[in-house]
Amino acid sequence: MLLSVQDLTLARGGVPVLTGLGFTLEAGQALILRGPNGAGKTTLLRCIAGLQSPIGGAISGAEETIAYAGHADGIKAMLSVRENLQFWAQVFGKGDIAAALDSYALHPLADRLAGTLSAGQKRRLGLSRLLVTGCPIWVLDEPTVSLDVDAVSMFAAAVKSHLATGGAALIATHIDLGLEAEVLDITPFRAHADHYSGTSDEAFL
Ligand SMILES: Nc1ncnc2c1ncn2[C@@H]1O[C@H](COP(=O)(O)OP(=O)(O)OP(=O)(O)O)[C@@H](O)[C@H]1O
Repeated sequence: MLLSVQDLTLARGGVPVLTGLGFTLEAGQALILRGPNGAGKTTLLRCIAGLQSPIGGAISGAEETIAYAGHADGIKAMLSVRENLQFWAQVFGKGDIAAALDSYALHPLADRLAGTLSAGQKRRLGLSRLLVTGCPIWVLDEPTVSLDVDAVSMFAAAVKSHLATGGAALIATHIDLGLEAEVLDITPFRAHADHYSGTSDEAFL
């Protein structure tokens, strides 16, 4: 088992969002998170990525094993596409960025400043980052936003290849990615918010 989540209770901005949530993630497994807008998918993924703490329950296996791609692309505008990947490869101690460029058809854009890319191209670069981390668990929040049909296929292929080599993925998405994946609907775990503090307790909104 790569990741285990037990009896988790989460809040956002002081408001309870989810309670009693548990699941496991095995090597080779993709788990798709579903739930309506505001259900708490992003809150859960942020928690697993270590950006905020749960108010109850336990997460184990997440420490150094997670690569997180949230709503922001996480790219550096003043570096080229190649330099962005080289930067992340160095951070994670990996050398080879060719496979990442290949997977998202980024070779023709390799020398472009990332800040000059289109939204979908930026998203492709942001997702290609996952491939140079070497992290076994990918935690992805709406990864296909801005992607065209071909790019969604590139993403699905990258996930399949990651799973085939013993990785795992936890993905919040509203679309069908064509993956053989289990679905976890978090709706039954919604907490009843009976108070609102009116303030946010987060360092990073
Ligand atoms: N920074 C914040 N401060 C206070 N409340 C927040 C904050 N961000 C989100 N919330 C609230 O927390 C709840 C869960 O939001 P979250 O973003 O986790 O939902 P989601 O399932 O990812 O939604 P979506 O499908 O719209 O992306 C919502 O009620 C939302 O309004």
